[in-house]
Amino acid sequence: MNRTYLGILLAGVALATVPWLGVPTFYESILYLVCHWAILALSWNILSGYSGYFSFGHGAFFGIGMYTTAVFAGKLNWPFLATLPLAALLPALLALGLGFVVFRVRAVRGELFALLTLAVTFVVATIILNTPVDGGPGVYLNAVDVPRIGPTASSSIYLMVLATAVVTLLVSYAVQASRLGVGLFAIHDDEDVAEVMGVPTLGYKLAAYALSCALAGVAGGIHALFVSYVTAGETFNITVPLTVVLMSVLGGTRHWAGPAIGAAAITGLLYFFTAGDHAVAGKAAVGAVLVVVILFLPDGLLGFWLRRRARQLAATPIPQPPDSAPAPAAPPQAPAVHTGQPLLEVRQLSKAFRGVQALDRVTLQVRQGEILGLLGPNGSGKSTFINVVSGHYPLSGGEIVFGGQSLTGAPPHRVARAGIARTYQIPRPFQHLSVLQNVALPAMFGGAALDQRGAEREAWKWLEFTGLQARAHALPEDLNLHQRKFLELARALASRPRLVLLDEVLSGLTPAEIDGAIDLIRRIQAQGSTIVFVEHVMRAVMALTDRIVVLNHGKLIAQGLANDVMQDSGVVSAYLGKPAHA
Ligand SMILES: Nc1ncnc2c1ncn2[C@@H]1O[C@H](COP(=O)(O)OP(=O)(O)OP(=O)(O)O)[C@@H](O)[C@H]1O
Repeated sequence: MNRTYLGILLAGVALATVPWLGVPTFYESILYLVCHWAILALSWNILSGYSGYFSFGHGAFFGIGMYTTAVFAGKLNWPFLATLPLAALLPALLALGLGFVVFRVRAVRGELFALLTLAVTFVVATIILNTPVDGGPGVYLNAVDVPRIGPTASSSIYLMVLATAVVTLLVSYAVQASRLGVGLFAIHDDEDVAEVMGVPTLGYKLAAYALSCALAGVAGGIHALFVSYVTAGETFNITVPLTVVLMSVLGGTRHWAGPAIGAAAITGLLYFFTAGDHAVAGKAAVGAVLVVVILFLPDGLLGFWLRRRARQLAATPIPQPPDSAPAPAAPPQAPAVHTGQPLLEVRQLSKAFRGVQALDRVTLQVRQGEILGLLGPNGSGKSTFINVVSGHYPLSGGEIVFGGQSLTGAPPHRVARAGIARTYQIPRPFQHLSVLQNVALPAMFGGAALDQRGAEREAWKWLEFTGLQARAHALPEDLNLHQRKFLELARALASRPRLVLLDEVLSGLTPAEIDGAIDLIRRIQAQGSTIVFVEHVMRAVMALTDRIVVLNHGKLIAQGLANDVMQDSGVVSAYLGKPAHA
């Protein structure tokens, strides 16, 4: 069994002995609160910390869990344990419904999402307060039988919350270590790029949200029994989301255990001061600690430690990649095939932005194994072409057929899965992921669809291919422009695409770097890839391309063999100024 799972379970078993140790119940209450807040903070972190969708609505889901148990156990006399699955299910269903609407709207990210979730809390509170669910006086649970798990009723409640905290920690770790976690961290850094690299972002966000809210609901159900009297005012106040956010930030949102550490630290501190009758001083102390952490450790306690470890790793010499045979000189793909068969066909492709026709009924083919140059003056629609074909922008009209399969209107992650990869004109690496992780991600989610270990092995090969292996553990911010451009290439290639869309990979490079890049692109073609090459550097275009297509004002104005197109009078007047030669 994985050592982390084992460690969590053993810690849980050790803490489960507390009721039999004869310690004062005072300690049991502290431990109850630590576990309670740890569940809330850890569950919040699964969506908000990992994916960056900061929610201020966690209290709503916790409250729904509380009221589910309060109503079913307190009013309808269900056995307490039977209410817990419902206390998980109802918040999860609300999260799925809400997320299904909200997560599809690109504009609702960042602070708008935070505000919207806060508003949900008030809506839920108003409904509960003004319907028979509560109706105003609150709900009592005094008569509810506490399941006899421990020696006393309070220890039984403690054992239930402890078990839930252990499960939440296990889930938090499992999510971080899984594909879901990798995808969520990519969403955190750049959701659009994550989707283009094959991460099914909507599904992942929904899964994280539902999981997060279900766990909060269970915490609510147990807490209803703990407090034994539930009121809307106490349940839905802003303290819950604020405390949860602060605990997570203090512990570190990028580590599966961070929020639990934050919960233990803040609960312990508050209890310490409350026990000494200095509750206000306790709150001030917590505030002071948070100010210090935000100023000096903005990534939280465990985030600080993670960053230090990453820096140390980046500074150590690179060993042979784990479990991999010596990396081959050329990557393992099919040999070059110039069959001349169309691999990508776009017909009447159009894209309109407000007031701008960026692509105007463009029809062209990209043939298997070729390098097709896509040229045109600034603003002629080249990047838009790449954005539309990769699914980054929805098209306004026309058809896209790839390998005989229609990709018209397909979401970007499906386009990636089908075998199309792209680079960005301005590199868009995932800033918090190492170079190695940046390259492994498309190997997992793109056309290659490898498992995590396989993706890492694949990433090492492409890092060697692009000469970046010595920077494998560096963060993208530590790379120069040339290296960032090659990182874009490595990411595109790691998904083993059938078609690579290169968007001005040479811009900003020195002449020597351009020569290196030309050589690299030749090698990419030589091992079987088909390439669409958008570029303004004419010597590279003439050295590399088999055929050329020229756009102007979104319209295709010429296509054919490179030398012929370069002599075309329309191309000369619209783009070149004078004829170009090979
Ligand atoms: N997201 C957008 N919103 C509005 N207009 C856009 C958007 N993206 C591109 N455009 C417009 O579409 C047209 C084509 O832009 P595009 O970036 O595709 O040109 P390009 O040929 O790639 O130019 P360059 O060589 O400068 O990169 C331009 O008029 C541009 O302003």
